[in-house]
Amino acid sequence: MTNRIKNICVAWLISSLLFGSLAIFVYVQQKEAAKQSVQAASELIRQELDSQLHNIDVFLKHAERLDETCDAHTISLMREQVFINPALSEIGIVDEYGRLLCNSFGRLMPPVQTTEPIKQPGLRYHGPIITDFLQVPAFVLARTRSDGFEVNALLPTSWLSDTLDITRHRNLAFIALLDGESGVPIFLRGKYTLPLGETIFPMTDVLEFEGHFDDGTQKYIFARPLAALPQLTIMVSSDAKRLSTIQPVWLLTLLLLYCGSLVGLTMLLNHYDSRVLSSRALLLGAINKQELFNVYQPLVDATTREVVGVEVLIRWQHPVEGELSPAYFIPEAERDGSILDLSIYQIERALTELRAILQSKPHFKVSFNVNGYLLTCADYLEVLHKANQVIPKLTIELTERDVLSQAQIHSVLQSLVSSGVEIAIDDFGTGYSGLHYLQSFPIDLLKIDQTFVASIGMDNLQSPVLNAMIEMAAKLDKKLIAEGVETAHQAEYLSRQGVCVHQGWYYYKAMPIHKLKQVC
Ligand SMILES: Nc1nc2c(ncn2[C@@H]2O[C@@H]3COP(=O)(O)O[C@H]4[C@@H](O)[C@H](n5cnc6c(=O)[nH]c(N)nc65)O[C@@H]4COP(=O)(O)O[C@H]3[C@H]2O)c(=O)[nH]1
Repeated sequence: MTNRIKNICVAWLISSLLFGSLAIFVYVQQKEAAKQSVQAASELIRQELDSQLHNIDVFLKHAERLDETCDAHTISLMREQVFINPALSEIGIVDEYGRLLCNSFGRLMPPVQTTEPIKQPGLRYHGPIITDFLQVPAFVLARTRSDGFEVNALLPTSWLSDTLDITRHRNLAFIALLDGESGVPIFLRGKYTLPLGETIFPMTDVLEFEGHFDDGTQKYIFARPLAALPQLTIMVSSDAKRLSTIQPVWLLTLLLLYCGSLVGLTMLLNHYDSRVLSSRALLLGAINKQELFNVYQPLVDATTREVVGVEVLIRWQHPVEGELSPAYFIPEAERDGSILDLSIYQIERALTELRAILQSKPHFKVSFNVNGYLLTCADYLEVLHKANQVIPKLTIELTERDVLSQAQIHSVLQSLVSSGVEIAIDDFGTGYSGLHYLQSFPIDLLKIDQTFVASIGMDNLQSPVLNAMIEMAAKLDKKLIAEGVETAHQAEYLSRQGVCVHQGWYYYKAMPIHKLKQVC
């Protein structure tokens, strides 16, 4: 698979995951919003009904003052109430035996027997019924007075048509005013269906349900009893399909964003690849053209001034830029993996260049910079083992971060130590971790970072740390090398403290092999 196809696949995967999650989020949000709009519609209807029923109830509550003999004043009071309340078509007084004595049209001679009113306190309803006088479907609101008489109000269901007008709520499948006990609708707009296999009656509280309904469709219902008359419940329903539809504008936006991210990510990955490939290709080209070369910085015995070893450092003689410091290309080489080729090339070149010195000085220490990744590469380890055959005092320098970077490093270091390689911690003291690794890893040597050496003779925070590091190395039986020794004062101080191997410009800068041969 070429890199471009791989990048398209990766971009597709990331975009799909990202926008898949976003689409799910939008879907859930929209569904929630749709449910809330159904609930809002239901609340609106409920409030309208509640306010009308409340007005009627206020009149019924004060009906103690209606005279049961139905005198002219009583009839007039009842008519006035019918007049001011559009929901009412009639008000009546029923005696304790269930006989309608009079209504807002006048006194009934003889009284009309009704069904026995229920003698329970509070507002109640019964119906639907067909009224004797108007011959229209209606329901009755009633209250029983303290004297056992009942005052009732007749509400033709026609007035509900306006309040429960489904055409005002286009997202609803039906609106129903129900008896909360039995579920029988008193008034209905739309097709009444109920959840399949669910017992929802008697209903005493708010009900919200989404699922399969008895008409074979998925629906969402929201129901809530009226505050003024909890026996009655307003139930509204919406098709689940309506709730689940993502608005086209959202679909379009998501689609555009998805395409944008797919194209953008692919371009980004291609760009990254071409950068990595080009930096890698450049460095590998430089190795082939032998533009990279080693320099050697002597390690000096401060007591005898003898060069006891070297740290091998790399340089790039760039055809255009001139000599490049490793700070410019090592981090890039570590990122793109060419550090492996570079490090193998460096060791092999050092073996050739140092052959003569090693023959004359068999205890000459040679130190290479290594990182955690290299120690996981079989090719690198093989070259290191080869070098170990030629260099009796071979040292590898790792930073504290490298030591702790990968789990298998511990065993690799162990096997290197058993084959005679010395392990050093470079830039010691600048790491981010605690010092526990010093006991658990096979480390022989600590290279004191140059910032601590630079603090010698200065009154700053690092000066006491240097002494503490020297003390600790002695206690843990670790060898020390001081890096970055630049002045005689630093060299003397370190020697007095027992640090006798120094590396730094006070003695020598890093130098090419022909110069090293002159000082060894
Ligand atoms: N100011 C000052 N600096 C001094 C003094 N004495 C030595 N140095 C510099 O300190 C650095 C020591 O190397 P390092 O800590 O391993 O730090 C090295 C090492 O981490 C990395 N590096 C260099 N060569 C290689 C290599 O071949 N392989 C790998 N993996 N890393 C390398 O690049 C870093 C920088 O290397 P260089 O630029 O060669 O810089 C070298 C050296 O030139 C001194 O007295 N004063």
